[in-house]
Amino acid sequence: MNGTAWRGDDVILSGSGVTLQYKTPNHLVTATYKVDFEVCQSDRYVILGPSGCGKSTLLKAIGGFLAPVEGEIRIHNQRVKGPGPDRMMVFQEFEQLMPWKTVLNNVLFPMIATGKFRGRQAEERAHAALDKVNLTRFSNVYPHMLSGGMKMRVAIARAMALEPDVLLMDEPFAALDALTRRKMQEELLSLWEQLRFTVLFVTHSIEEAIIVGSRILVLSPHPGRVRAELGCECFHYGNVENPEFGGLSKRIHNLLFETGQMPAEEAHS
Ligand SMILES: Nc1ncnc2c1ncn2[C@@H]1O[C@H](COP(=O)(O)OP(=O)(O)OP(=O)(O)O)[C@@H](O)[C@H]1O
Repeated sequence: MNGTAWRGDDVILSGSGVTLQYKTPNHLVTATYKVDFEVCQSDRYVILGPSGCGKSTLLKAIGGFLAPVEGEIRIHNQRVKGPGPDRMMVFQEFEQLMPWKTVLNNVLFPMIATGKFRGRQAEERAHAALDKVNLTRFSNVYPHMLSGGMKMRVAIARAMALEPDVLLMDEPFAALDALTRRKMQEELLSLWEQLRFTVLFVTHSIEEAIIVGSRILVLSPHPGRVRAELGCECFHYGNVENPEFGGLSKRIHNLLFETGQMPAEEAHS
């Protein structure tokens, strides 16, 4: 794969030759085609590509909700066969938070529902997770009383309390206005500075990918194939105006939209 070095033991999640398809009564839709990726501990790994290139489908497969028709996905070298608490999904606008439950009960819920932690141990973990995201004072309030950034922190605390190996975020900021989106990106990055979790982040915004990511997997238009994997650790809001930022952005733009040969796999019956 373009730009990807083999990184040995450090890799916690990987995909090799991952082809994903949907079968509908009349169509066979190839969403991704032979995609390779390697995610290491504490990566902020971004999957970037235009609408319809299969980003969400790839995340679903990593989550274990869809099996590849070709290739495989591995976590800690074990083949992914279904969903598990080692991969926690954080949804768009944090809609997994239940409005009728307090912040504390929202964080407790997946621990109890999965049976991974119970009783006093679950409560201690929930309090510790809320403390890590600086929300202890808000344990007993309801989600509607929180700002967007605070909701994100609850959603992350909720996922982190289960000690997942990877957080999966599918365009979490896509529906937000530009200013709020920027605040949320900064909040996510400052939380990452503190906790160093491993996150897989899907977006179709080049700027967001460069700012949020440490590495970017660039996918072609439908069906998604790997165009490149690029490092972008040194970029942040402080250097958006720098020529290097503009240069990387232009390079990614060219990679996304250059014409390449697409597979003839797409079958229509
Ligand atoms: N349930 C489904 N049944 C059939 N085809 C589907 C289904 N879900 C997605 N697809 C198709 O698979 C392809 C990839 O879709 P996917 O949602 O993964 O793309 P995406 O890159 O996440 O797009 P967006 O950025 O618009 O969310 C598209 O052609 C889409 O129409």
